[in-house]
Parts: sequence; structure tokens; C-alpha cells
Amino acid sequence: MTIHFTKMHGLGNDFMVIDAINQAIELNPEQIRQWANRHFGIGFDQLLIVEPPKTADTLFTYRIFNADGGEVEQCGNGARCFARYVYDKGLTTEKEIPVGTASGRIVLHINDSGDVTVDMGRPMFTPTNIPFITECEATSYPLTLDDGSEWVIDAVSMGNPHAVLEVENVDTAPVSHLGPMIEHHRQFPNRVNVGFMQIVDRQHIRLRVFERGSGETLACGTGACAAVVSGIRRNRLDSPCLVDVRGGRLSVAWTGKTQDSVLMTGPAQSVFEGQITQTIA
Ligand SMILES: N[C@@H](CCC[C@H](N)C(=O)O)C(=O)O
Repeated sequence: MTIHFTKMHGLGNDFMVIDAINQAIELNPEQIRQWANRHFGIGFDQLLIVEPPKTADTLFTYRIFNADGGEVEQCGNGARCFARYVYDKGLTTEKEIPVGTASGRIVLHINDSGDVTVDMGRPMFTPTNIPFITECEATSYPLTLDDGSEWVIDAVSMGNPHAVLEVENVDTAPVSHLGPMIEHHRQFPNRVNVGFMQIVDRQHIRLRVFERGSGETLACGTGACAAVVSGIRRNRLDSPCLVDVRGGRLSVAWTGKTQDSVLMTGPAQSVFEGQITQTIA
């Protein structure tokens, strides 16, 4: 079976995008891991699947798989690429595109500049919603790691789970050491994405993210939202806030009210079109 796909990226967070409306595909974790492999496959951080809508208030269903083959709830950079994909491929003529995800409905808006603004929905802080195991809800939490070190994290869900640590300097932050330990920490039963945030000023941060199921990426859209939301909640940041990730810059806006959505704006880029023969049944 031959599958047509598009390789895309949002600030270097890269994706294989497949239209599963106009072609039949079969997915399994082993196949996804093989495609994601940067030496033996196509190479990507996440696989994005375009499917028909499941509800009357959405135009598409947007499914997301990490490089480790696991299906996840949300992906911010992927959402911008999804918008450009369905619009540029003529799957819709709408520039305001509501889509259904595993964590609910989000709305993608293609701006005149070509950038995409995503209404990511409301951040969630209730521990059971993240999920994060703790006795009571707080703004920040102490976390003891397997190597005995102690850190302070904020825990937030942007549809997917995030832990945010504030660091002096993202260039020297121990991302590859702490990232896997926090990702697999027993207090995060579904594992977690780990953001390392350096505050530059009240409307500007630098950020590196060790992503659940993909490792450190050049950018993480939901991670950018989680970091800004955490900073605003602790009165360290103001909206809108610029987020410099290793692959470029995003803008994130949030009123600070839990009932309001987080808005994330940034670019989305196609790299090449390809086709691959599915080798695993
Ligand atoms: N790169 C993404 C997040 C992708 C999913 C994440 N790794 C998870 O497991 O939740 C983004 O841009 O948000």
C-alpha cells in the first residue's frame, strides 16, 4: 500500500502529515516508530493524521502520535501545520478551522501574514485533570527525582500534561539529564512534557522542552503555552509573551482567567511531499 504524505515543521518541530480522508491507512505503534526513525525512516517528532469530523461543530478530526508510537491529546505546533495543510491542499476554503482532538475542540485561524493563530482552549490546573498525583492543588510543587535532587515545578494541562521548571539559563539547563526523569516521574501517571523556562523580562521568555515520547524538540507549542500560563499565574509574566525556542519565536496570549483560552501564534512550513510503501501489516 502506497501512502502519500507531506513533511512539515513549526519552528523545527517536525511532522509527517497524512490525509486519511482521501486515502486508507493502517496505523500501529511499530510502523510509526519506523517512520519516525531519523536514520532508517522519514524522521519526525510527531505524526499528524487528518480525518473526517466526528462532531457537527468541527471540520476535521486531528490525531497526533509521538515518535514513540503513542497517541497523544494535543500538539500546538502541529495544529498550525494542520491548518496550513488542510487549507493549502484545498480540503477546506475556510481560514477559521475548528477541529476535534483527543482533548476536545480547538480552533485554528490562518492569518493574512500566513502565520497561524491557534485557540488552544483553557489551561487546566486541577491535578486529576493533568494528571498529577499530589495531596492538594497548588501553584507550584516540590518534586524529588530518582537521583535524590529536589526541584520546584508548575503542573498544567494544555490538553496534554506539562511540568514547567524555571531556570537561570536555558543554554546550560540540564535538559537531557532531568527531562527523562521528570517525564517518567511516578507523580505523572501518563508521563509528562518537561519545559525549562528562562524569564528574560515580563513579556519574553526562552524555553527548551523535553517532550514526552519524542525527547527534546526544537519547539513545542503546547509547552510554550504551558510556560507562559505558569509565568502569568505566578505574576512573573504579562500577556502577550514572546517565547524563544531553539527553532524560532512564538507569541502566546492569555488573560490570566481560567475560563479564557490561550492563543498561540507562529509559522507553519511545508518541506517536501513524499510517498512511502507501508512495509508492516
Ligand atoms: N510538539 C508538540 C507536543 C506533541 C505532544 C507531546 N509530545 C505530548 O506527548 O503531549 C507541541 O507543539 O505542542
